[in-house]
Amino acid sequence: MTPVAIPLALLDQFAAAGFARLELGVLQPAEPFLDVMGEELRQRMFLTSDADGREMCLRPDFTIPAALAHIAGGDPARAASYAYAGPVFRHGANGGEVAQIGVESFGRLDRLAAETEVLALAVEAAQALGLPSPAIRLGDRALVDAAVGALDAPASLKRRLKREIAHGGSIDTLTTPQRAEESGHAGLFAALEAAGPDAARGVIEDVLSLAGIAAVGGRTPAEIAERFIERAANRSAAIPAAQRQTLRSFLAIDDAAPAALNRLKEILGPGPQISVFEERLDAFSGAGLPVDRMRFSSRIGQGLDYYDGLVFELARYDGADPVGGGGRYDGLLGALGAQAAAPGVGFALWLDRFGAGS
Ligand SMILES: N[C@@H](Cc1c[nH]c[nH+]1)C(=O)O
Repeated sequence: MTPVAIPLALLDQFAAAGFARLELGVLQPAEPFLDVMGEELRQRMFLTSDADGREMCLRPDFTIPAALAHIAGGDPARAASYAYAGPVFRHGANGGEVAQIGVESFGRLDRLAAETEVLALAVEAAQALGLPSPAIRLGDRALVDAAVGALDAPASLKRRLKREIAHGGSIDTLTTPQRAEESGHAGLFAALEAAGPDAARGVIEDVLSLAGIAAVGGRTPAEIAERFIERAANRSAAIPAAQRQTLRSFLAIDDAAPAALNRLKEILGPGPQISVFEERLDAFSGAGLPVDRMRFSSRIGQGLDYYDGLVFELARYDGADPVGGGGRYDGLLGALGAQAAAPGVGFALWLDRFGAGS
């Protein structure tokens, strides 16, 4: 593949907006990515090991190394903004190597203002790269959490539902009590359920170890055991039909942002997350962003587990593949081991998706 030139003028523009350039290594310890990116990207990582046997990877993303550099640089709760550009590596994407340019902003407690500035900067960057009026699609992981959180269901099922939604999967198999694929293994699941989580975990880990299995599809034996136990618990969980319908209606929202706000109010009723969403649209339009032309979709997720609030995508036109995206990740620094939590929001554009004819 032909390397894409880094648009240095754009990095200067980011620097002028307060986002200092960060140089990050291509080769990174794999563990933080395995921990917080989510399964979909985990399976697309280029993994290797160093001389001491430590698992390493070619960075599949800049957000995590930027967060680690921020943590290493001092009090994680301090406000700091960074910009970066260069290749990231994911199996299946353009031969495995794709150039990104992006920014991350950590520690800003004026959340709406930070989100607005980051989205505005993403739009300006797309314009500088040749898209005068990119289509903008919004989502909100906090709304998904609220919709799933309201269900009468075990916590493990809620976790799986959130994961499935974030990765664009179907919720039908999960919300239907007896999964077809599992009816053939009813005895095994009943035994695991009866044994209780600790004994079940021990048995599964022992079986895998006896079979000499250290990891399958990027999952460790402990994670595999966790999945089995969740499945056993979820087998008998029945979400009331009315709640299932509410979740379906919520997930079906894909509309112009102002109309979507009305649908959200109808379906989920008033709540803090809806207010945040409403205030966000006001802040966007106050900054001159074209809210009437933005779409909201409950299901936009980009396959990254660390997002926990606003998510957005930019595209050449409505319905086209995204040329970039970003979102809020208030839990990321904590998940990476920072002593203090701090909010964060950022975006990255895929440079190979801009340019003549693309
Ligand atoms: N790292 C994300 C983009 C992003 C940057 N900041 C927040 N999100 C990606 O590769 O898709």
